[in-house]
Amino acid sequence: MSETVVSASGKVLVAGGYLVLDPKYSGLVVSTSSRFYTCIRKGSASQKIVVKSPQFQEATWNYSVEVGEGENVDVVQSSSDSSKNKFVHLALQKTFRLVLELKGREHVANVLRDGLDITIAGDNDFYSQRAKLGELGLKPILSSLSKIPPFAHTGVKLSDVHKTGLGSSAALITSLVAALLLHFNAISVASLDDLLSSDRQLAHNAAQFIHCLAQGKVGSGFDVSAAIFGSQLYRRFEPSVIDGLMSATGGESGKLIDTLSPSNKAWNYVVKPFQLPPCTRLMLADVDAGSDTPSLVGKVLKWRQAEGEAAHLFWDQLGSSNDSLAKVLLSLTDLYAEDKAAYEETIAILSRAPAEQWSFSANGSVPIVTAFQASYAYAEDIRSRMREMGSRAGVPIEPPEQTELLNACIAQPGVVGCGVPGAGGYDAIWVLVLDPPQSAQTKEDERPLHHVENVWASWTKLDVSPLSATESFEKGFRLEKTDDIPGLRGILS
Ligand SMILES: Nc1ncnc2c1ncn2[C@@H]1O[C@H](COP(=O)(O)OP(=O)(O)O)[C@@H](O)[C@H]1O
Ligand SMILES: C[C@@](O)(CCOP(=O)(O)OP(=O)(O)O)CC(=O)O
Repeated sequence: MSETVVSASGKVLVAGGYLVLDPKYSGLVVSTSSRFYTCIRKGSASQKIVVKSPQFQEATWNYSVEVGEGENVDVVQSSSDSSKNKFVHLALQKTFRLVLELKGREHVANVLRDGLDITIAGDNDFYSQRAKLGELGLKPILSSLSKIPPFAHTGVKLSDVHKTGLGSSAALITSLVAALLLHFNAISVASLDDLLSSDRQLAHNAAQFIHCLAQGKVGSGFDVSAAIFGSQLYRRFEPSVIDGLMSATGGESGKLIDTLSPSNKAWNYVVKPFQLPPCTRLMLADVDAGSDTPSLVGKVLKWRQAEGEAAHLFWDQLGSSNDSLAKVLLSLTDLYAEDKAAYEETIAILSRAPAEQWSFSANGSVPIVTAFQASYAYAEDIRSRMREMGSRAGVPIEPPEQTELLNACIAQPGVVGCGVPGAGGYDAIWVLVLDPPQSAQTKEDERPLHHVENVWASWTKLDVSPLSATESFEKGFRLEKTDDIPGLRGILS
């Protein structure tokens, strides 16, 4: 292949934060339309790899690949580079090693004959656009975001960028690892059509391991799984599957493929495809006050340990609300399929009143109204349990400032549910709104989306900036054509 471009989506953990660290509980993960792109092209010198991230200052990394004895391969960074990128370096190192094991030395040497030029780019949503909106004198509303050129330069170094929580490192690792595996023909293009193909599973296992290694810890892995398979109900793998590879010497002595092979049954993660109900829209906002996920996680897990049986019960009840939310949201897709007209009519009716006032008396299909009422009730129940978890563990999972903002959102007409994604904290919120079809002739400024946007734009107690992302219906990473992606060709040159 002369040019390989692979994209992978970002994620929002709508429900299941903390619980998903335990394989007993599922996480409800929505993958986003905002994606990370890796483009691989022929380089200019044998065995040399140049990786560029044109949205950042000092973000060119030069490597040379040294193929040693047997299946040993080393990727050495040039000492004259002004910065390092552990995630990129490890992705190259481990993926080359895996490819060498699968395809042999000659094949690798052949693909690297002219070296490789790799460009990495993330959609603007992965990094806060607040400063840019300010510079351009634009209000923080959705329509302003489309006035920022795609793949805009962040103006800073990678280490200084303000991330929005969409999982930049997981999407980056997934797009880079999958692009390398495809470019070296270690997985096939044809296999991508099948969500369950062993090639996609190999890409998952490799990306999951490399992401853990780069992060220096084994998280639940829901972010990599979303980048590989799309929106889903996720149950994690037992971390012991990669224990051997995570130790300092593990990766070099044994073969990577023995652990990363799709036929290795120790990869016991479970992925059930998920999608939000038709005629709804997920809205995301970046809130200007970051939280440190690892320190929140440490404290919550310590509290869980200390509380013993009481915490177990709490986990079970929250897990059951999370599952119920997922189930009722999925049931709405079936109700839509059964009677599209009744569904759309009900959406139009419900979008005119706050969820608290939804009732059957106002017409609309009873099962559809009931399912939306239940979605609202479960989402609010989850919020209240997450707040309780935070106060019992002594960490700001849904801190009072976020509670006030979310209460204002849920009180708007046509809002189904809202919350703090993932580990929670101060940095982001999600809101699910009804999005009536054009045929419902809802006036533009009466759409739930606009009510929520207005709340955000006028909120003064926190700085709330919308993200353009919506739910992605793509099932995971995909091969792209450069010219189909607005702005991509521009940053490659
Ligand atoms: N556009 C990019 N180009 C290259 N590397 C990136 C890019 N975005 C993120 N990364 C890598 O991901 C790391 C951030 O990882 P992490 O702090 O875990 O963030 P996140 O929570 O977004 O996953 C960066 O230090 C860098 O190595
Ligand atoms: C606590 C968690 O269950 C969820 C954290 O989700 P976030 O979406 O908050 O994560 P980051 O991308 O690391 O900021 C930890 C985990 O599942 O690994």
